[in-house]
Amino acid sequence: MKLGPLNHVGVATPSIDEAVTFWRETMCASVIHEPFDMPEQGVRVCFVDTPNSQIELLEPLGADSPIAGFLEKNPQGGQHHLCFEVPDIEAARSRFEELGKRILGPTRIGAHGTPIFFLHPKDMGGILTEIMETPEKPADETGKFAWAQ
Ligand SMILES: CC[C@@H](C(=O)O)C(=O)SCCNC(=O)CCNC(=O)[C@H](O)C(C)(C)COP(=O)(O)OP(=O)(O)OC[C@H]1O[C@@H](n2cnc3c(N)ncnc32)[C@H](O)[C@@H]1OP(=O)(O)O
Ligand SMILES: [Co+2]
Repeated sequence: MKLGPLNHVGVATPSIDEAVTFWRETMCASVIHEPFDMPEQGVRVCFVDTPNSQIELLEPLGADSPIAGFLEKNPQGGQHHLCFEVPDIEAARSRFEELGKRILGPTRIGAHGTPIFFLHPKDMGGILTEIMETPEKPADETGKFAWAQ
């Protein structure tokens, strides 16, 4: 397995609209699309662009949301996960399995349209870790990602 770039930092929030306002007005960040729902992941999502990465704002969608427990413990929200790219998701999954790391659920399609899986924070130095396959074309010539079009 070869570790690729940090793709995004997941940040849980009780209000994605208030979080977008904070990142735009306080942090002077670029938010180029409207929040959107990913019901299959139980979250509402909005990406904040930074020069070398992204912040992935996450609001719970439904009572079974995987971030509901985190927000119960951290009502104001906060840093939720780190996401790293890899060139080959199956090779990465096999490696973490061989190492005995707990993989949380199946490999599924993430917000960037490529396969992702999650590793349990208790096996990863306290960090909920998302592994995603590198998109073939991360952005088109306009700089917009597939989910923003
Ligand atoms: C937008 C789509 C996608 C993308 O393309 O990027 C996403 O990012 S979706 C993001 C949301 N989805 C997920 O997080 C899926 C994986 N997560 C899970 O399966 C669960 O959230 C979890 C990690 C198993 C936690 O489940 P939960 O029921 O909330 O808590 P537990 O009680 O089981 O937690 C056990 C233990 O772990 C600590 N914990 C929980 N969450 C985190 C965290 N984000 N970072 C660090 N540590 C965390 C929790 O505090 C417990 O510790 P103890 O209290 O010491 O027991
Ligand atoms: Co993520």
